[in-house]
Amino acid sequence: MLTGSTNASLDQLRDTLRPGQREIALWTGGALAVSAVPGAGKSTGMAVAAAIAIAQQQLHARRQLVVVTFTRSAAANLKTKIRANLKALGLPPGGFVVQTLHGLAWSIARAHPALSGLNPDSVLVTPDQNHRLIRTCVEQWISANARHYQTLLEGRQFDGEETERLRRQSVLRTEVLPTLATTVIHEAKSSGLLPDDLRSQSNDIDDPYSVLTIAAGLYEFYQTQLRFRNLIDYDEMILAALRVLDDPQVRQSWQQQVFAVFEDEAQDSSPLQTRLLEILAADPADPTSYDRINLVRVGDPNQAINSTFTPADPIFFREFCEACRTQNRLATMTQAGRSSRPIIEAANFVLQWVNQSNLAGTEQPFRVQTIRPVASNDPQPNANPVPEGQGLELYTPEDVYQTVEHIGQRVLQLLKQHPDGRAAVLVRTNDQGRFVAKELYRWYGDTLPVYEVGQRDRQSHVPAEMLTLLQFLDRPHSPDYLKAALTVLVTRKRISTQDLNALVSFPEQFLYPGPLDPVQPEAVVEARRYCNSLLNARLQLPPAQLIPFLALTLDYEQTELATADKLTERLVQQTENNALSAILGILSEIVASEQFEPVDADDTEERYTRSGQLTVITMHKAKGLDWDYVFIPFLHEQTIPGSQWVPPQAQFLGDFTLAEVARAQIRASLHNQFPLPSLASAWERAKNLKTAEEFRLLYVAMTRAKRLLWLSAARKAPFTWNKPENLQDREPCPVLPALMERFPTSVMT
Ligand SMILES: Nc1ncnc2c1ncn2[C@@H]1O[C@H](COP(=O)(O)OP(=O)(O)OP(=O)(O)O)[C@@H](O)[C@H]1O
Repeated sequence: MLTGSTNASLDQLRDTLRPGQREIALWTGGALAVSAVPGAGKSTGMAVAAAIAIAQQQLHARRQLVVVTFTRSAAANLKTKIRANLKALGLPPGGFVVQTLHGLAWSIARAHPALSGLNPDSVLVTPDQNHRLIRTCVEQWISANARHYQTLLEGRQFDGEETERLRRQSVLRTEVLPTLATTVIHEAKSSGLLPDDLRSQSNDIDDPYSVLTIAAGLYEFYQTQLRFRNLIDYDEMILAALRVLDDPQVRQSWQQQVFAVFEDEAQDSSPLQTRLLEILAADPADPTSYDRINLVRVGDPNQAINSTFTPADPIFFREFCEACRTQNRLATMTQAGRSSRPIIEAANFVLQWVNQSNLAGTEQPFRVQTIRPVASNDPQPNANPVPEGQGLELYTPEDVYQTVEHIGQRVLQLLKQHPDGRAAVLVRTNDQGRFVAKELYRWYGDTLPVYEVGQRDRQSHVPAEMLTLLQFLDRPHSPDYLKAALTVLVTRKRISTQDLNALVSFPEQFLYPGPLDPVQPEAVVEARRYCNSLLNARLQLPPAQLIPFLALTLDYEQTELATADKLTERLVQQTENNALSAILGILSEIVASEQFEPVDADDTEERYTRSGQLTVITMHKAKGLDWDYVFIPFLHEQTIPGSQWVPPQAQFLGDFTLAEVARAQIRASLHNQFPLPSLASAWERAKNLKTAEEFRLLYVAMTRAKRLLWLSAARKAPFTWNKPENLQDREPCPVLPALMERFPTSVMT
């Protein structure tokens, strides 16, 4: 029983919220979906609702509120807010935990090793297509499926020519199959599908390559490898927790411990993650009832921007909202205080225009939801602030160089007027971010404090790049190692972009051409020169000194060089004789288990939004954050929405990529869209999904701005950001001309 004064404090706390937020704070039990627009104050509302639930239910260590969110930094923020609210209620900071979904799953799995089947010493990996684990699965699949592999090699047509056969083998082994493996394993696993499920679905599809059968095989080998090497991945954690909760007694004990589950950023959860939360939040006596499941899911389906990396399809959260709506359990928060009115109007216009444009074919990118400014008596100080300049400004600079020059000038002027202001340039790719930071430095030197987020993160590539080059030095005649090394040199812009498959088919001929070999273009000669100088170093330097040399060759920056030095120190420590083979062994372990990755500090978000600073950050990373002045340059059709692209070297298979086809087929099966799409229509669907997501990403980016949203598409931009000096005419993203027509006073010259 709560005292009168506690009840009064609860009312006071609720009064700090605006109407939509108050609906969460009035929750007392059952399922609740909250669909909110950007900047509505979802996290703020949830933190108050959490403190109220803890107070009202008098929760404690053995009966807790579980709050989950997507990233560790968001979890840290939410925890601080809940603690502050409890303090305001005069309560100790207990009765709740805030975790990421994976953290929650891990704690359940670790508490019951016998049921989860997980070894607490397992090493966590996030394998990409170059990961040794994936490469091993691909090799195993090829040797176990010679006939199927032959069908792939033959592709659409094949005249049996030897050089072409070698080229196709290289493409399949190092690109097509590893990409297929990483895509489908994650897609299927996090949806709770087993290899046999994929196999049985494959039989019903008109597909000469039987892509889902290949996927099933790769998935099976992957699972065996994981167990054999005592590794786990993120999906395995969720599956392990679900295995634990399959046990009726253990499940009941967890359900008794968990009073309710509150989930933030619910649009980003995969079906399996949602399942985990539903089990924990259920009432053991009546697990399926929406009245008895204490689950509050807060999100914005229009900010779902992870569906091309994960199966976190916005459809799932929309479905949950719909199911709750029919039971009168849906709250919508449409008022938002973050942005100035012109920015809100622009974001609303884009949402509506994109949905009506049919650019994403049968996909509807957005849930129809309009952002509204808050009322004049809103509790948020300075809500919907006065715009800076026009609030929305639209530019068409001559080229990308002029774009960055304009941004720099404007930011310098803004920060002079408002030294505490926060500004950011939001880019679509890290390459663009690198270009912006470099150009800003060229124009303005140290007078402009720039924080390039990608550059800080790039350090984690150091061990992987070192391993790739050392593997090449160890076995220069291996086409795989040679190709991987050349790829690193291209990425680091040491050599020009070119068809590497043509170079690596005959490594010896490439590295040491004879007098009768044909004269090669300058790009090939340059690539050879680099490889030969690396090989010379291998002869002249002791193995331990190779890493500093390679780091210099790749033109590492200061922080990257420091990471390379740290890596060398550790390798010297861990290898007795410093032989190259021993160094390669340890380095492979470091890369495979990702132990060397810098750990995100809890204050990451704070570093991204420091006042007086211009942050250069990707649109994906910007999610959940905001700045006074947001600059979004390079809005070109080529990137937003962009087009699905089949690399020329893989076109022998057809006008599609196997990975995207498989992804669309798995998705169709998850949504019970039978019969499953054939190759061509699966590719079409994948294209629509990507288009829809790109527009949602733009919407997320636009809604980060508080007082100025500056958008531009340069008339000329590079074809590839690896070579920004090669400018070509570029079409703007179709949203930009539409915005210009709708908001003519925002068009700047
Ligand atoms: N009731 C309130 N009183 C004071 N400030 C508030 C209130 N609600 C939200 N805010 C402020 O508004 C801003 C946006 O809030 P919050 O980050 O919770 O929104 P969100 O809906 O989670 O945003 P997004 O959808 O963009 O991730 C924050 O600066 C927050 O402090």
